[in-house]
Parts: sequence; structure tokens; C-alpha cells
Amino acid sequence: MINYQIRPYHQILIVECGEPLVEIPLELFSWESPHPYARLGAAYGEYSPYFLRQSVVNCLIKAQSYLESLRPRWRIQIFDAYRPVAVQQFMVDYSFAMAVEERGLIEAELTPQQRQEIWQAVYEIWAVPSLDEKTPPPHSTGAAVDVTLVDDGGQVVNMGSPIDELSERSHPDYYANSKEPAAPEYHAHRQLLCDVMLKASFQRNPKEWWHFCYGDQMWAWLSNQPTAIYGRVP
Ligand SMILES: C[C@@H](N)C(=O)N[C@H](C)C(=O)O
Ligand SMILES: [Zn+2]
Repeated sequence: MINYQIRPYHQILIVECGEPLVEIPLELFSWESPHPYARLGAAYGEYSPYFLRQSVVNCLIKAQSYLESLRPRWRIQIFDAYRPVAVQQFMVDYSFAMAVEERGLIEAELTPQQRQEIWQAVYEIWAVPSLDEKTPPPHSTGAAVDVTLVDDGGQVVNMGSPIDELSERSHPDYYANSKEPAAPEYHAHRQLLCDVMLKASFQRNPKEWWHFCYGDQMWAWLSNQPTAIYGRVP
């Protein structure tokens, strides 16, 4: 295994609590249809991407209600939630192919160094599609959710970078010290999202402004819990 694929949260023991995956009550939230990864051809099988563990859905409902108390009629937009390992693999491969194309390269002609640099960029933000039960990708546990905000006029709020961008702009505090004129606005939006999610017991991925979790290994690691309560959904 290459170094950049090892995550510190993978050392956390999983004591699976057996809670079911349930459908997110989408009427309370904003969401995209068709789902962004399904549109690319990702196959979800038995569940849709809009499923999460029961307690995670409860937290998400709390976050929505905190948001409304601060910003009436604003909505949390659910970009992605449950993701089978096969979809994780599909998106990692897609992301690699896009990164090759953006660099003006051809996959069959990549040097080992180019290949390694691109995989490193991909795995900066994507979890490895591991089938090992001790190291599940966060979304395959039904404990992770990628979200943004929609304002009272129904517009997606500008966070300064799109979800899933392979760049430093994805770092939650990227705009905290930026000189860009709109930086304070972007940072405030990211903070608002983070505040309502953390108040509802989620933790935020230190590398992505949009990824939040409750009950998985990343959450346990970030909140100093001895164990995670959700492993890969069977
Ligand atoms: C890339 C993003 N959509 C995401 O979900 N990243 C985390 C780390 C993951 O792949 O689980
Ligand atoms: Zn995520």
C-alpha cells in the first residue's frame, strides 16, 4: 500500500451497532436530481445515495433546524450520502480520468511519476475503495454526508469552490487568510455550514469543507472516541 492511502482514523476499532440505513426525509432538505454521481453512471443497487444510518439522519434533521433558526428558509443541500464501495471505486476512477484530462495528458502514456502525482491528488480528497472491514470508505458506512447550503431564494450558496474539487480551495479554512475580495464571504458561509453541523454532533473532514460524519472511524478519531459505531454496510 502506498503511503498516501493510509489514514490516521483507520486505527480506530469499529464496534458495529447494527443500526439500519434509512431514507433521508428529502422534503426537509434540498437535493439534486438526478444525483450527481448517478448522472455519471454510478450504480447504487439496493439503496439510493440518499440513505444514511438512522441516528445520522436524526443529526441531519437537527442541523437543518439549527440552520433555520439562524437563517429562516435556508436549506441544507445534500450532495451525497450513502455510497457503496463499488460507487467509491467508480468515482475514484472517474476522478483520476478527469485529472488526467485536465492536465492535457493521455492515460496510456503517463510516466510512473505522472501517475503517482495524479493518484496522490485524487487520494487527497477521496477515500480508498477498500473492501477490508477494518478500513471502510466513510460513505460506505452510511455515516458520512457531503452537504452545502441553499439560501432563502433557492440559490446554492457560494462556498468559493465546488464540492469534489482536487485543489487546496477544498480545505475548510482556505479562505480564512486569503486576499481575494470575496474570501470573507466564502469563509463565513463555510463557517455557518460547519457551525450548524457541529452543533448537531457531526465532525468535519479537516480536508473538505463539505464532508461531515457521525459515528464512523473519522468521527471517532476527530472527537476522541475510543471506537466507531458504524462499519461498512453489508
Ligand atoms: C471526495 C468527497 N466526495 C468525499 O466523499 N471524500 C471522502 C474522504 C470520501 O471519499 O469518503
Ligand atoms: Zn464525503
